[in-house]
Amino acid sequence: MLKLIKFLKPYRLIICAIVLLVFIQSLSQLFLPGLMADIVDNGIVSGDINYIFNVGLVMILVTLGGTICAIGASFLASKTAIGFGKQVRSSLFTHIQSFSLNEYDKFGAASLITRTTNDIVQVQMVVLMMLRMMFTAPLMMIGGIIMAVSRDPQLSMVVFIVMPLLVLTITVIAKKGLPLFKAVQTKLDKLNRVMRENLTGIRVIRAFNRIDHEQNRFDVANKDLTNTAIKVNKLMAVAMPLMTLLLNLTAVATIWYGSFRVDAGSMQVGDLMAFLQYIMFIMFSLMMVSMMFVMIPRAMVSADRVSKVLEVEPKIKDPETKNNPKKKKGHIEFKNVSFYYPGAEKPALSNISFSAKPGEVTAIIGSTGSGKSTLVNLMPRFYDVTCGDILINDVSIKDFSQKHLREKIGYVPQKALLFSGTISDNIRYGKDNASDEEVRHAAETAQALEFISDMKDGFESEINQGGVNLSGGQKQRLSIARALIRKPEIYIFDDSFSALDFKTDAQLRKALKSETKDSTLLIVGQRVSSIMDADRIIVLDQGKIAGMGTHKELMESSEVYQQIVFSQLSKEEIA
Ligand SMILES: Nc1ncnc2c1ncn2[C@@H]1O[C@H](COP(=O)(O)OP(=O)(O)OP(=O)(O)O)[C@@H](O)[C@H]1O
Repeated sequence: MLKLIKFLKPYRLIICAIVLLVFIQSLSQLFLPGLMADIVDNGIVSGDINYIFNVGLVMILVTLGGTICAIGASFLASKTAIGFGKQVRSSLFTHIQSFSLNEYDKFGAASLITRTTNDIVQVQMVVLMMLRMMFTAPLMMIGGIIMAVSRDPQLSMVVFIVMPLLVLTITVIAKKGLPLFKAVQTKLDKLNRVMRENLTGIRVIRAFNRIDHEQNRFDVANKDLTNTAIKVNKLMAVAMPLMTLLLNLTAVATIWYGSFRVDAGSMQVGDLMAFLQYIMFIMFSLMMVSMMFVMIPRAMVSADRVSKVLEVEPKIKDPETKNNPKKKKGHIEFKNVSFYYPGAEKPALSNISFSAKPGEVTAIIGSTGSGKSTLVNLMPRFYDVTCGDILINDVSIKDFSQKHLREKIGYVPQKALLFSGTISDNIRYGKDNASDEEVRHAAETAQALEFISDMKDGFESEINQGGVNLSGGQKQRLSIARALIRKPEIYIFDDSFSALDFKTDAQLRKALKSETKDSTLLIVGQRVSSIMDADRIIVLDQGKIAGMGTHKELMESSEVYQQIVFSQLSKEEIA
């Protein structure tokens, strides 16, 4: 929790104003019982109407002042707490943007969403409560004790007997509550995860008739969360009446013991009434503290979950001095690159070395899971190499700023992903300031023009989130257009033609050839027919290079390549 306090720094002055307002409000409240005692003891007893009227007027003014201060403090506290929540959310979002895929994988999308939303709201609520109560409670308690003791030290013993009981109750509740609050947040994560999988996997779920199964999975997660939440609420349900009972018992004890003292003439009736109010102030303050003790552990759990994300030091960082050599363009060199996924025993890639230059097409082929995507994902530094180095234009990719590095690359992912917005928005995602003509040209090269023109609003047609209203092949072509519009030094096509029919595939490759002739191309492919013409084919087998060369060379030298070729092409096609 303390780690998030720094986000309150910009509100220092406002917090000082809140403290001042709360101080005045507390003083006014502490002042009132004394005035009331004076009315009873001096006004009512002696029947002095003028005195009652004057002191009554002072009481009204004091109350009015106190109320204005309370409203002001509430307003400022809300403003501060909401601003604090906004700041934390924004920092968390920015920080998550700097994560490498390793760090994303560590938390998972569902948990990151819960932490950015629900957890921050929990902390924000407690900040609001603390701003209101953290200063009021001690002020009222200390003030109440001083006033009570000054009125009647002997009667004050009642408070000192009840206080330890109340503190004990609060401690027990806090101790029991903390693990439950932790569990609630984790279970909320789980519920979010199930919900997310359900929403994203809706087609598979329906196609496999797994709606009941998913319903069960959701019910289990929902029940689990509900049961824990019920336990928390049960605890709270016991806590509040218990405290009220203690409060009322204290009042009864005070009146009972006080009546003896009034009877004996050691205390006046007005003093007893004032004393009773002070006792109530003290007990209410303790209740406020107990509420804080109940809410704070919950917020601490949430704050801890938020801090855990903020504390992660992104492994992939920009260098101190940024390199951006202009002399060479598009030269790639992999030098003995090996890569392990975190926690993996076996490397996903080992000892990969090759180089490529502009105008060349390097194709990567291999069975599923052989490491093709992993290899190309190392180029934009989605992950950092474990050993070896990757150079672009003779400079290690670690020496470029991530922004510069990624500007050089036009990346087309294996799974085409589009954003909500229009078709032209999605193509412009590759280059913000692209003209309409550039957008059209990129779409034409990506063989997307025809289907875009067939759409009602052409380039201004709306795409739903994730591109669900487009076919797989249409999405792939748009994500190719998005990369083409950048005119980068290096293109990475990660199995990006898989959803295209042979005719479109062939047309696209032909169009790409002239468009990308000055760039270096890395193409991950499954179909031999579409990579046969590459200048260099890298055959991957279990993360290792099993052969490298042209189609002709590999047909003579690489057994793995031959197996792939024979499994896909007929003798005539090979010849
Ligand atoms: N995020 C990840 N965390 C851990 N292991 C991973 C991760 N992504 C891939 N792997 C593992 O790394 C290996 C190589 O995966 P990769 O996706 O690079 O293969 P691929 O050749 O591209 O496969 P495909 O042709 O099926 O796309 C696989 O064994 C896979 O299980």
